[in-house]
Amino acid sequence: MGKPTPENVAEQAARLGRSITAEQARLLSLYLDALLKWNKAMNLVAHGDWTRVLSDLVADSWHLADFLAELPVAAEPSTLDLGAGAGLPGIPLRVFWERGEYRMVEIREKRVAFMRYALSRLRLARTSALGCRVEELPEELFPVDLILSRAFRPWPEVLAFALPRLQANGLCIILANAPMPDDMAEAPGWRSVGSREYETGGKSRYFWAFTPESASR
Ligand SMILES: C[S@@+](CC[C@H](N)C(=O)[O-])C[C@H]1O[C@@H](n2cnc3c(N)ncnc32)[C@H](O)[C@@H]1O
Repeated sequence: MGKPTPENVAEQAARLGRSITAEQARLLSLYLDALLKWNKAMNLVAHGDWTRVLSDLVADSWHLADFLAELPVAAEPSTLDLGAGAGLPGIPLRVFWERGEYRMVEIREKRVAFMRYALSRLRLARTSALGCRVEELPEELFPVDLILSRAFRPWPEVLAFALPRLQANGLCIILANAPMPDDMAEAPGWRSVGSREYETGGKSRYFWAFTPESASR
């Protein structure tokens, strides 16, 4: 389907069942264009075909924006996106969900450079890329309201990392390829506040949302 022009992006999104605004199409077009160019020189995403990137990766972010809209998230949340790689889910997410201060954390310098380049083109409000290990984030950033993780580490490790770093009523959201397990023994200190199954790229995907057990109900 040609290049990821705003018109083509909007058309492809519509085929995936998502009606997007002209501004969202413009921003996603800039992101996809940058991603495909940089992907030739470095390994950012598996597909060189932008329509696959849209259906397999970017679509997660618009579904996530819908899921966040239904959750009890702070009005202006401070959010951390752990191991964001090429800015996923963060950069497309910010096209659909603009609340609060959003920080993507990534250890690999070239990926951080890509995110900063993409951010300089999209000019997304209150969105930044931090180049460090998640374990080395400055203390003053914590506690945060929201922690997101897609393909970063096994979920019990993500939750163990998040627990001491979240606000009392904060949320941790895992983007997963399987339904939330019934047995939460691997996640002591947490309770589920909901999950969502959705379909994209012909596959079922899931969001799992957790809050610290001590949070008020
Ligand atoms: C499999 S990729 C997933 C990237 C992105 N979240 C996505 O869904 O496409 C995991 C990313 O985490 C980064 N990473 C691994 N360990 C890290 C750490 N301790 N701190 C920050 N980033 C880390 C890797 O460099 C890699 O870019």
